[in-house]
Parts: sequence; structure tokens; C-alpha cells
Amino acid sequence: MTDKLTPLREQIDAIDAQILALLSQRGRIAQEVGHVKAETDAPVFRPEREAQVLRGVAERNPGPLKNGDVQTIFREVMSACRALEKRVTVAYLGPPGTFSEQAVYQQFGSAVEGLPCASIDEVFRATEAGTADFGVVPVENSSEGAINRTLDLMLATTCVISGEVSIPVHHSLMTKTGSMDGVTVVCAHSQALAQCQVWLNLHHPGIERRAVASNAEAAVIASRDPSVAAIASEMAGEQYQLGVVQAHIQDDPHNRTRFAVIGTLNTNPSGRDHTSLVLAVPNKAGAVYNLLAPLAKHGVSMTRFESRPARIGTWEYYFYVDLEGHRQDEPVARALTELQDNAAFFKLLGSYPVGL
Ligand SMILES: C=C(O[C@@H]1C=C(C(=O)O)C=C[C@H]1O)C(=O)O
Repeated sequence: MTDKLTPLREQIDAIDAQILALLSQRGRIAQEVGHVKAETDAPVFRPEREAQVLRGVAERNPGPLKNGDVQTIFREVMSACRALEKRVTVAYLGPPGTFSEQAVYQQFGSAVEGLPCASIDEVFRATEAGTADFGVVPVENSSEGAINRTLDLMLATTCVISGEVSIPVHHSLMTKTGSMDGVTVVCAHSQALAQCQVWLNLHHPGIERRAVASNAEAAVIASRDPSVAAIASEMAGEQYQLGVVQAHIQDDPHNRTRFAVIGTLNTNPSGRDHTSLVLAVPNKAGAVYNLLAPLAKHGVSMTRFESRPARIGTWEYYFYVDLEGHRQDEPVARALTELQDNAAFFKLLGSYPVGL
């Protein structure tokens, strides 16, 4: 066996040497890019360029490696190259171990400075204040719908959306001991409790459910108190040394959460983009119908339509709309101008590459 392996491993060693030489060449060019950007004060992180590189490697991938795996490798290569220019700081809903943190690494790779925050509000504040270069905030979950606090803060702050990222959300029930003996409370973020309610009703109908600030927070509590079980990711469980009672307890096996990358960067077109905006109309018959007419007229598809009460005491609403295309694409630009003319309120949140 050894005789057969030796020449193959020699080939792998030779290839690794080439990969390493090429990586270092790539790194040196990224440093030059960094110098050019510094001269013009241009942004280091360019989501549209990174999206194009990742789409390109999937299109050109000759196999046998899977597209997703090749993209993970290139995501890390770009992350390391970007860090040679500047290590970007990204605020997220902490503590470490949350799905928000996973979304940060999914978008930026691991050569990034994560800044865990106590609340979604704080993520917006840190990003607005420039303490962080970007923030990552949950926007919607495939089972539970919109994250209302994020929608409200999109409206209230000056942050724009520079990117989006979607990750699978798998919940595990975990305790300090790995068993449910003596457990009287299940802690999790309210969204996670909602996403696992059918399973909990079936398997632990009598146990108190307590909403806490985040799933990772629940994991911290469970790591200190054996009468508490946490619902969180297995990553959080590992971080806080919990034993898994039951993995994959979310009611929908395809459960996903979409996150927005917020910041001050107006991302350029990548070729496959989304545009997000908030609109309001006067409270009269046909107003919403008329409002959206420019989309049909210019052939722009709407991928999301969400309403939030305006909270001014009357039955008025803000509409959160996602469109296919970039604000600089001709049909989108035309539709946006007409939408703005028809709307009582109009705020463009940003255009950004469609998440992988
Ligand atoms: C090298 C650049 O800077 C960053 C790193 C990239 C890379 O390593 O490919 C791509 C985009 C930027 O986020 C660039 O802008 O081209």
C-alpha cells in the first residue's frame, strides 16, 4: 500500500507547492490593489467583485470538487487577500456562536474581525458610528418571516444594504449533561422557540419555554445551570461545551435565515443583484396597486413585499420591497424614478449581489 501511496503523495506535494506559490503571488497583487485603493480612499471590501469571483469559479469548475466546496476555498483565499489590504471589522448579534456569526464568516471568510453586539440595535449603532466597517443583521427566516426589529432599524438609521447572505438554520436541543434529567426550562431566542414549537409540543409539552436575547446566550445559561436546556446551533453547543440531547429539532428541515450586510458602501452592479427599498402611500383605495404599477411597466420582478405598521396611531404602513436587478440597471432605474414620484415616502436601502 505504501508503495502505491508514495508517488501519489509526491504529486500532491508538488501541486501544493504550486498552489502555495500562486497564493503568495495572488497575495502580492492584492497588496498592490490595497495601495491603489489607499491612494483614492476606495473601499477595501468589494462585495460585487467577490460575488463575481465566486460565481466564476463555480462556472469554470472542472470537478471533481463540488462547486460549493470550491467556493468555500476561494471565499477563504479572498478573505486572506483582503486582510492584507485591511482586516475588516464586522458587527453581529453575539455572543460568539450565533447564526449571525456564522453568516459573518459565510460572507467575509475567516480573516475578519468579528464584533459581537448585545442586540440588533447595537449592531446598527456600531456600524453607523464606524466602530465596525459593516454589520450583519437577520432580515427574514423561511419559517417565521420578517425580523421586525431589523426592518424598523433599516428605516430609522442611515445604514445601507451592501450585501446579503443566507444560511441554513439547524437547531439542536442541548444541556450541560447531554440529557433532559432535571431540566425545567428551555431557553432560546423567541424566533428559535417558534421554529421548534411543533417538536417541543410533541416531545416536551410541559417544560417552560423562556425567550432570551440570542441562542448563544441560551447556550451560555445552559452551560452554567443544569436545569436549563438551550436551543442553539451545534457550533454554539461546542463553544459552551454542551451535550446534544437531540439535533435538528427545527420544524422545517429546510429552515434558512437571510441576513443583510449593512454599512455605508453603495455596492456596484455584479450582474445578478437585488435592490431593497421602503415605500409608503396615502391611505386611499388603489394606492398600493398604483404604487407598484411601474414595476410591471418596466418588467422588474419583485422578490419580496413586506408591510410594517407606521406606528403613528393610524392604520398606515411602510412597505419593504425587494426587486431583481441593480439600481443602476436601466429598467430598475426607470421604475425607481416612477415609484418615487408615486410614493408619499421613499427610501432606497441599497443594491447588492444576490447571495450564494
Ligand atoms: C483584491 C481586491 O480587494 C478585495 C479582495 C478581493 C480578492 O481577493 O479577490 C476581491 C475584492 C475585494 O473585496 C479587489 O478589489 O480586487
